[in-house]
Amino acid sequence: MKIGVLGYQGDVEEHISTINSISKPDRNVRGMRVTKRSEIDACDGLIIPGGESTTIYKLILEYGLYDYIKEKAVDGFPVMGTCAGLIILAAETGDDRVRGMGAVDVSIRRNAYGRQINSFIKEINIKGIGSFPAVFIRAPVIDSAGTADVLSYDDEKPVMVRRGNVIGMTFHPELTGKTNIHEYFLHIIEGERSTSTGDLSR
Ligand SMILES: NC(=O)CC[C@H](N)C(=O)O
Repeated sequence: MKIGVLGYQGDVEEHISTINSISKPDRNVRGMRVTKRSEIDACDGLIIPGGESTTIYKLILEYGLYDYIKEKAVDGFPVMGTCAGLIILAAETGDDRVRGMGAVDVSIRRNAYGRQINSFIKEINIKGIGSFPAVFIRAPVIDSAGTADVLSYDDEKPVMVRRGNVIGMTFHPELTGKTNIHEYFLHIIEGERSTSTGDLSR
């Protein structure tokens, strides 16, 4: 199985090494940096990493991938967005410099906790995963989760959401040494695969 990590800017290597660390003899998983359509097409899922959403957004446009990723995500291709990645997948960003794709129905506000100094680590509880040390770095805040399933809240604000094949979180799971969220994403991919091959037995 190959997981692409959109490789323009941000925590690309950290996601790739987290993905590679969950590979097992009976389940070969490889993370790879992707910047082009053909590279994404060779993958079973895509991660849009955290970083600077305005920069990542600009490069997605420059490489002509905006509509392509949006359509793929809406069509059922598994996509995970972390922090800046979730801003790009959101329905509403309130910021013209980053138009959300609407792949997950959330309204998000950039840098809502304040400046870099207001970054923090907090243990949160995630539905289907359990306790997780969430690293928030100049994180956005989800003001409304619309029709998305909320998998985790912090201080009554959603911090992790899912809409079918798309998951997103306002924190950085790739910086913790913990692999549960990446494994959860693999389960989504495996679910998509069994559905697309007609295996509805699970
Ligand atoms: N850690 C992050 O990805 C921060 C996101 C960043 N503050 C933005 O709005 O792009």
